[in-house]
Amino acid sequence: MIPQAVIFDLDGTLIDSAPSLHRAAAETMKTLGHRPPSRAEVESFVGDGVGMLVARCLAAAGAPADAEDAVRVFRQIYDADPLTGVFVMDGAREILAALTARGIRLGLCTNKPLAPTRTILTGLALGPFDAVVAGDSLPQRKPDPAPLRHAVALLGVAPAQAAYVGDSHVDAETAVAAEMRYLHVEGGYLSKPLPPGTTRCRSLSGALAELFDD
Ligand SMILES: O=C(O)COP(=O)(O)O
Ligand SMILES: [Mg+2]
Repeated sequence: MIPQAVIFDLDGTLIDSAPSLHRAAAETMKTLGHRPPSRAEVESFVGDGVGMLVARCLAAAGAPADAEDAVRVFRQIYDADPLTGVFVMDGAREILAALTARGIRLGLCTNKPLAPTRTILTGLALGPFDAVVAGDSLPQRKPDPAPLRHAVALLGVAPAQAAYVGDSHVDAETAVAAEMRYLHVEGGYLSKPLPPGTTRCRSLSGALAELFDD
């Protein structure tokens, strides 16, 4: 069944933001006098929101876990320039355009906070999205199903008529909990195994073919 709405994850799915997140995380840790993380470490720490990214950087450096203060420093650095070092993933513009041309509504459900999300969407001219739910839009964030359910509700469709496209186990678990179809695009920031039975796509164009293959 071709869905009436498709909701996308952001980091690792529509954009490669690892260079920008790595830059901000490394600068944060240096500011606080701790070992900066490697790029590979940062990629494996992305997906659960800024708080977890910073907490994982502190833990990896063996630093005392005053995540609250470190998150403040990170947000100051990151929010000042979330765009440098961000690249649109291959096929991202094409899948968004193809879905829009078919009259399919577009949503975004990310654990990244709303302010940098908006800067990135505007700066890269990605979208327009009919609904954007970010990491600080609700008290819950992924893998809690609430943000994805909220996105579907904003789009005015039933979960059974929508699909979620993501790059991590967090996205897969969120979709399972929200009882929504999930397409996993390989090549993002996956750091844990996926739930059994997950539909995997090699690329965003593979995801598009899967969506239209009814
Ligand atoms: O901010 C994060 O941890 C990841 O964001 P995402 O949900 O767009 O992958
Ligand atoms: Mg992601």
